Amino acid sequence: MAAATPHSPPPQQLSSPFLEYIRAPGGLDKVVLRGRRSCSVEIRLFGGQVTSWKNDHGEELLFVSSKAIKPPKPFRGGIPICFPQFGTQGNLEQHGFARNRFWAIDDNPPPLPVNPAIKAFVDLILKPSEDDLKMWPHSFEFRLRIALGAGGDLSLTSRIRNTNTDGRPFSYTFAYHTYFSVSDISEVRVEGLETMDYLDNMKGKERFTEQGDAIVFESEVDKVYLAAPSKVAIIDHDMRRTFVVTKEGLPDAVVWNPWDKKAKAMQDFGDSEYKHMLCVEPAAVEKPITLKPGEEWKGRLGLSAVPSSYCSGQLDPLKVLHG
Ligand SMILES: O=P(O)(O)OC[C@H]1O[C@@H](O)[C@H](O)[C@@H](O)[C@@H]1O
Repeated sequence: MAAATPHSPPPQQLSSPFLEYIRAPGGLDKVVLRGRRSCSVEIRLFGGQVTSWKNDHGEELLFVSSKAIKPPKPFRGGIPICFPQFGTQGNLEQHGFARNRFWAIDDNPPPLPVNPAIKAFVDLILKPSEDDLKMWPHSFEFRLRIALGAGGDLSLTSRIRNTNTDGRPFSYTFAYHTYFSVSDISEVRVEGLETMDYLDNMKGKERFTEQGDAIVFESEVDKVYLAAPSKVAIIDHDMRRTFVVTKEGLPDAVVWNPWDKKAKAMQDFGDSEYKHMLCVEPAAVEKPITLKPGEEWKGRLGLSAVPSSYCSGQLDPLKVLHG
């Protein structure tokens, strides 16, 4: 489907030293949030997708494939929004249509209780088109706030409201499909999911229980961890960096790395890029979320990147996870 190009908002809507609207050809308009020093976040209106998150030193923290392609195909990397369907669980395209649509700047969002110290944020909104309603016959308003905290942490807050006028509820599955940039996948461990039950997408979604210590990576992984803790740590040994992922309203967490064979089979992914990325995706997969008309759901993703020299014992992942 040809993606309609967005109409750029009048500049006064974006009058802030912390926020810049950049027009680009081919519907690639984006918003840049600027924080302290070299911290920044870039969001494409196409897909409402975060495509860059940089730290104090201007280092890119999210993975974006060198072969990522342009609209109307989804962009391989950053934080794609999977809605109203995760994966192939339904009759829509994989991961639903929200990541393949142009979102608009929401210049009058309903108030969202946030930390008043956060100045760098933008509100986006997605509503279904006539074509979308033919595929998924439900009216909704999907409001997404992306915010860059004073310390460089990134948060995404989704508010999805059922605006059906026919009295019908709707159910959906959802994920923040987050691609983390890592130095070397074989030097990465994930803390917080050990002993959790998961559905293994590589074994017919059969249910298993994770072993008792940190998860490490030696081959393709595609697992949906169920009722996962609200905090998960991704420890990048070589980079001496730990990503702390927090989630609210999202019971599950998907962990995915395509490894070599699947990497070669993906057109928009470099053959060896699997070594430098890991997806940990706060999600609602096992139990779809159901909203009655007028009801609103809120789902939040919090990301921070903390220095960690795990080998020296300076970082205790349990302290990171449990405060
Ligand atoms: O290529 P897509 O549609 O972005 O999906 C990539 C991966 O997304 C993951 O979340 C799924 O668990 C995988 O099964 C899937 O392959």
